[in-house]
Amino acid sequence: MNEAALLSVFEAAHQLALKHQRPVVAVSSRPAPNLDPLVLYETHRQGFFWCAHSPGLALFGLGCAWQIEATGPQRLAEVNRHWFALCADAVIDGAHPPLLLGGMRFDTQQPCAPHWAPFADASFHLAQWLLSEDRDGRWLRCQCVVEPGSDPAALARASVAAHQQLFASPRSLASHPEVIERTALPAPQWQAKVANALQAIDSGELSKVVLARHIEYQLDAALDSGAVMRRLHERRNSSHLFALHRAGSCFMGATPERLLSCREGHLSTHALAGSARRAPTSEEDQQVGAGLLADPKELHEHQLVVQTILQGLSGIVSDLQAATRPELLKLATVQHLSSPISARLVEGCSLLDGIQALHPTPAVGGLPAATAMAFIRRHEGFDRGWYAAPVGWLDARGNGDFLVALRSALMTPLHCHLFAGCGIVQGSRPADEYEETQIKLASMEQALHLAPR
Ligand SMILES: C=C(O[C@@H]1C=C(C(=O)O)C=C[C@H]1O)C(=O)O
Repeated sequence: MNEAALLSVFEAAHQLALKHQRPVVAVSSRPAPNLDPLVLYETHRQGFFWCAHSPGLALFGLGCAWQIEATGPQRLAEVNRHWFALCADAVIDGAHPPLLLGGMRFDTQQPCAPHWAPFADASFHLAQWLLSEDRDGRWLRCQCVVEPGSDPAALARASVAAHQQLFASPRSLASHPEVIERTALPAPQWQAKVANALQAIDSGELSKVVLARHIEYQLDAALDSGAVMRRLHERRNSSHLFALHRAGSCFMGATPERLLSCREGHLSTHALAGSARRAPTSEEDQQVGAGLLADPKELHEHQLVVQTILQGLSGIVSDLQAATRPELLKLATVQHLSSPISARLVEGCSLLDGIQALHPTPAVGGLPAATAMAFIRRHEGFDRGWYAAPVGWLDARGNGDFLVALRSALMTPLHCHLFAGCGIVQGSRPADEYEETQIKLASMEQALHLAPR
């Protein structure tokens, strides 16, 4: 990247910042055919990594040029306001607009556990350097926020210095960590929680609630998040990958679930609920899949999610369409029922309005939503943090993509936390639900290479 070219973009942004007396985003993009987002993430093990399909996009973001954090249940509206105010006069050199990356807590009313402390209610970063790879190739963006009091020349110098960092060689990590201790609620106690949920369902208080498990590993050394991501990438099947770093901790996952994506006002999502194992032979696997497609309990659980997504979006979209019957989404260890849904955003509404309307869907919360959230808070017994919450990106044109952060792990320097849950409806059997969480945990456990001593 050429310092003089960056300087002219930053100076143009500075003029606007002075004129309007507010911060202005500047972005400059160049082709970068020789850079690979996954290789850069493996090298740096920092920032933000993303690899989603349909539409296919990989991202790697390093450095933070601007941070937007917000708290409380209206956090998304606040992020939306802040982001579009910042982008109102954006100076864009090249074809790529500024792009914001981040995520949020599942439930702002649940007290925050110490290991989740670096992960705010909502936290988004404008990466200083952002590499993207899609069907238009690989592009490197330099993103910066210029304030009325900024010195554009100093900003250009700092950006070029940070650019050198992108090409730094990998830091070596200690050999493979060993597990000192594994802590998890024993199966009978977790199954008692499911029985409790079934009672609440029988009494008519709830029609569905998603209960999750939390497994904590204490380690003798830090995990190499780059190597874990490489392994997730090798076996990703139909999953989307993400990793976000905050203050020495990393939240990463390989999730099958997209919450909502927006391209030029066109929204796409899917209802994902109803699960079965993968079988070892293709014949048996087809039978398991056919059984899932015909199972009344699984179809009921699935239909509740379809209906709730349609209702949630109805106030902010037109042309709302859902598949008439679910299809199978096959992952490495588990298969799900999935129903694609599409719509058009109405004028004046944004992707984050859609996220606000949908989260938490009954695929991760329950029904009625508020009662299910209260049930989870009271009975689940741990802080979900960012697990099962939206993570994703949003650009200055209103395009973006958010996933539901499932099949995920939080890695702190000497601990690793894993999460997996399943929907409880009438007819659910506690032992089967426990088994379902085991197969959902398996892909992350395999990628982490965590074996007890
Ligand atoms: C809650 C999780 O998964 C969700 C629950 C599912 C179910 O109950 O069948 C299926 C997919 C996800 O919507 C998880 O993976 O932790």
